[in-house]
Amino acid sequence: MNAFATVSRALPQPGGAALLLDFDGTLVDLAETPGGIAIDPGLPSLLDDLARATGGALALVSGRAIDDLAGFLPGYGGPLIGGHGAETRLDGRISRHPLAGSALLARLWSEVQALAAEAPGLLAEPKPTGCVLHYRRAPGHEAWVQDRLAALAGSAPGIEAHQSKMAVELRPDDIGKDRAVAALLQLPPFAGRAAIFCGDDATDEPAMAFCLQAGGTAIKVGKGPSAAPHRLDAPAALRAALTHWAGLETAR
Ligand SMILES: O=P(O)(O)OC[C@H]1O[C@H](O[C@H]2O[C@H](CO)[C@@H](O)[C@H](O)[C@H]2O)[C@H](O)[C@@H](O)[C@@H]1O
Repeated sequence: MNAFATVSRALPQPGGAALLLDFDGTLVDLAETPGGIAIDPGLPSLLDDLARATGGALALVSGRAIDDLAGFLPGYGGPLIGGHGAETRLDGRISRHPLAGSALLARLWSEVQALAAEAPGLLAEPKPTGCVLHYRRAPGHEAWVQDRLAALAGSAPGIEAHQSKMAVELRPDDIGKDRAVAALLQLPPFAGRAAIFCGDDATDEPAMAFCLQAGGTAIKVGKGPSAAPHRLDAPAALRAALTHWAGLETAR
């Protein structure tokens, strides 16, 4: 049996599950730049179908800003968690961490832009609740980026430097996907369901651990250590597994 079919059979049934999906590296392949990703043409309808199959207990849980994410999925109106938990969109209404729009984050954004100008290939990305310095196109600058952003975080009360794939982010120090997922799972239609978290990055691991501890499960996409009991090698395999899981193959 294919790996995607084996994984899908091991999951709780859609009618009793809450499906929590990371975005970059999980639903879409990674790209050289944040704006360079390609959305699989079947992804929007897959999300609609999964929302139906789970009775609406589907959420995207991303590090991206909500407005950025919504720009890639304009037809998706369901729950979104963005900024690693610093933003939430529920019933179309967005709420943000209290530091959004602060002078502190504006100062950090100026400093990160100045750092990005110091070497070709570095890329600064703004968010309402933080900012990122990407070095995927300047991999030799990894330690330099880590040191500089650690120093900036040290100068900014309530801010931490957070490592993700070929990037370091400055974000509020009291957020995380685990906390955001825990809050979401208190709400209808998520409450009382077995949570399934699908992710690819170290930043997803706390949310996976939370779901496991709460009686749910997790799927790791790609290589690297993970607490997840299930693993698939790429976003295409996860999309296939979810299609199989929700019994959508004949309908699509
Ligand atoms: O939590 P996620 O939905 O997985 O978002 C994590 C970060 O994704 C983006 O950066 C990553 O993907 C880029 C596009 O593939 C890639 O170029 C970059 O190297 C990766 O770090 C996004 O730009 C970040 O804001 C998200 O936090």
